[in-house]
Amino acid sequence: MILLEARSLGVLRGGRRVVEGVDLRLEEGTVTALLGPNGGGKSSLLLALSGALPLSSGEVRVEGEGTSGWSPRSWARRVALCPQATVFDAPFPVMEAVVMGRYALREGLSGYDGTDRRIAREVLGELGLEGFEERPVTDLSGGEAARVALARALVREAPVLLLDEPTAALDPRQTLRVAELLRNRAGGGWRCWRPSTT
Ligand SMILES: Nc1ncnc2c1ncn2[C@@H]1O[C@H](COP(=O)(O)OP(=O)(O)OP(=O)(O)O)[C@@H](O)[C@H]1O
Repeated sequence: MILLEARSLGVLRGGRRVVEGVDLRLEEGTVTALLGPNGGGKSSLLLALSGALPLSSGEVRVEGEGTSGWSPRSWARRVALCPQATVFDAPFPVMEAVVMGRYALREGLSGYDGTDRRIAREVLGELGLEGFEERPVTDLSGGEAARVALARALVREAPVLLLDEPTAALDPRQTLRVAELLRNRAGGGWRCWRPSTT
């Protein structure tokens, strides 16, 4: 099944066309790597594929459905993005920062419940962050903060997970841990995709 499809996608930033004519299909059960040079438009493409940047042309379909007019909540329920080099600037405890990843799944004004916190604890454990729950996110190392940002995307349990350089700040052991975790979650193989426009 095709989870996410982009057709003739274009994105403008600062009035400049930084993504142009991109066609892309992400299949269920696969991890796809996106390669390209610095400034080639990879982050811009991921932002557009998660609804965070407007398209200047083309369309994005998720699970076969057109996304035009989707609310932020609709996007968040279907596509979870872990942005590049997330910097935390408010001293929330790690548990709160991670559980916030499930905000879009809440109904009405309900708060986070035991299930949200159990899922957050499980993901923190998978990322080797047991015992970090009460630590302020502003007091973490770069690699620890990167894993907290990844945890926040993972707890969303969205069908599509978009990760922008999720292991750039990680040591080799943690990099392997994350690679293994992603492969297990997808339950399938790796693909490498290089857009023809970069
Ligand atoms: N907020 C912005 N306003 C204007 N231009 C931007 C903005 N962010 C990025 N750009 C420009 O858009 C182009 C693509 O940037 P983008 O961050 O998508 O590239 P990238 O492939 O992710 O790069 P890197 O590998 O260095 O992370 C670059 O030329 C960049 O200077």
